[in-house]
Amino acid sequence: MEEVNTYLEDLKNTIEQRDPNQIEFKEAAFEVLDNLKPVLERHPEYIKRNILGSLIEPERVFQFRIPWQADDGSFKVNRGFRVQYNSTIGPYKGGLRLHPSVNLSIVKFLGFEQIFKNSLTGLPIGGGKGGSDFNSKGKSDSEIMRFCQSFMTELQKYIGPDLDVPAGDIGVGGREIGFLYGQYKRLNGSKPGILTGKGLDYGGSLARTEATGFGLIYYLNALLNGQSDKLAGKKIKISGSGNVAIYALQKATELGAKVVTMSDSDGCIFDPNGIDLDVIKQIKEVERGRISEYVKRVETATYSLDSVWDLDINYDIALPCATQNEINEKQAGLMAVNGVKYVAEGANMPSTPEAITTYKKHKIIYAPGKAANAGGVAVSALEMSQNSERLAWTFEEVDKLLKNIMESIYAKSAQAAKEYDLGDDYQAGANIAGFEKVARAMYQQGLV
Ligand SMILES: NC(=O)C1=CN([C@@H]2O[C@H](COP(=O)(O)OP(=O)(O)OC[C@H]3O[C@@H](n4cnc5c(N)ncnc54)[C@H](O)[C@@H]3O)[C@@H](O)[C@H]2O)C=CC1
Ligand SMILES: O=C(O)CCC(=O)C(=O)O
Repeated sequence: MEEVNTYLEDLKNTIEQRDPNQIEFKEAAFEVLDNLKPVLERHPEYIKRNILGSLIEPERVFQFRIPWQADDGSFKVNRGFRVQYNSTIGPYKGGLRLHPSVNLSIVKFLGFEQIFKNSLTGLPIGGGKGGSDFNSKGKSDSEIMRFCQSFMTELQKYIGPDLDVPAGDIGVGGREIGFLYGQYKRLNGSKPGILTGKGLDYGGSLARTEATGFGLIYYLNALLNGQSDKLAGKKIKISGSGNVAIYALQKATELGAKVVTMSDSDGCIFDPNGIDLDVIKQIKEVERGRISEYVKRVETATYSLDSVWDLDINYDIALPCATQNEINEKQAGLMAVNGVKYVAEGANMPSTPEAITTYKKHKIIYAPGKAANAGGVAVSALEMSQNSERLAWTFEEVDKLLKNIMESIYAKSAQAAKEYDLGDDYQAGANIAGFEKVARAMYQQGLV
């Protein structure tokens, strides 16, 4: 017991000394270390081999410049990253994020989380993540294309179908993946297994677009079943209005729930009748417009500049689908007052540590992103399988596998929580179940 505490404290001190300013990375790493205490008590061999010392340090980090030319002729330079975090159970796998906030801390936290998430899917994929501080807002298609071409000109040196397979994340959807793939192919020839989230005309998988949002609702459904509860009739708040949020809205509505909010980085909408999926898709996927447009088209809706999490209405389920640390302690407290019973994260790490403590204090059942949003990367791995066998599966086949995977992630997390006597702590359950597979494999592979 004392040995475990000392070991974990030493690891935290190492992180603190090496990367004192990496706020998001420290948040993600400390959470996992705290949750793994009971596992280390059962497995002193992991301490002896210093498995966690290896796990917290990325295998490799690339940082590079991305020069590109704007439409007005000016020359711009952005910063690009790829963190190859852990390849113990398969090639590095994880998305690319384009957002002005991107820095090494954010890419490292995302890559670290990806290790456990990918392990939970049961598929042979390691953890990685990348991105750039490029701001897509207001850029023309030509500017996006030139940026993506320059990004890939450097990134292609480090990736490969059996080495590292990037995909989308915030700011990277079908358009960007197409430009990135086109540039890879110009430099190296056709190799569909190099990226996932590709267009259906050149090696993409059916249901990858829907996978993260649908998967979140499949996970939520399994969680509710486990509580002898059901989704039909529930009132839901969703934040964000991007890929994850839109397909969570679609599946939740299909299954009889009512989603009453969505947002973007400017503000949020509240529609007591339930958000209209077609209107949102038209504004966000076709016009690439702002969410404030919604209230011009749907008269029952209101728009406000507040965060979704500050709207004081009664509801049952919170699905944060925007970005990291979007829910603070006060907003989590308001959830308790508003009668919320469940939080399931579509985004990566959207709840601050204080918000999570507040959920637990008020017995709000909490499903962490690394379990609940694993559907996207799971279908990416299925896209890799289809590319390898040069076949394309039907939407129904992929969707069925996705549902099975999400139900098994819930079951594994619940089983780990039960085994360690942690009640409904699905955060610890996910961290433990995700870790155990990677730790066993690291141990078996010797010096890692
Ligand atoms: N796309 C995928 O397959 C997966 C995405 N995720 C996570 O889901 C979250 C959303 O990603 P996507 O939907 O893919 O991105 P997206 O680019 O399609 O949409 C992002 C959404 O978040 C909103 N947003 C971004 N920053 C914000 C801020 N500071 N405040 C309020 N809203 C903000 C944007 O307005 C947009 O609605 C991210 O945390 C991402 O890491 C997790 C697993 C897989
Ligand atoms: O599909 C993928 O490979 C990556 C998805 C992703 O970035 C994530 O799970 O956060």
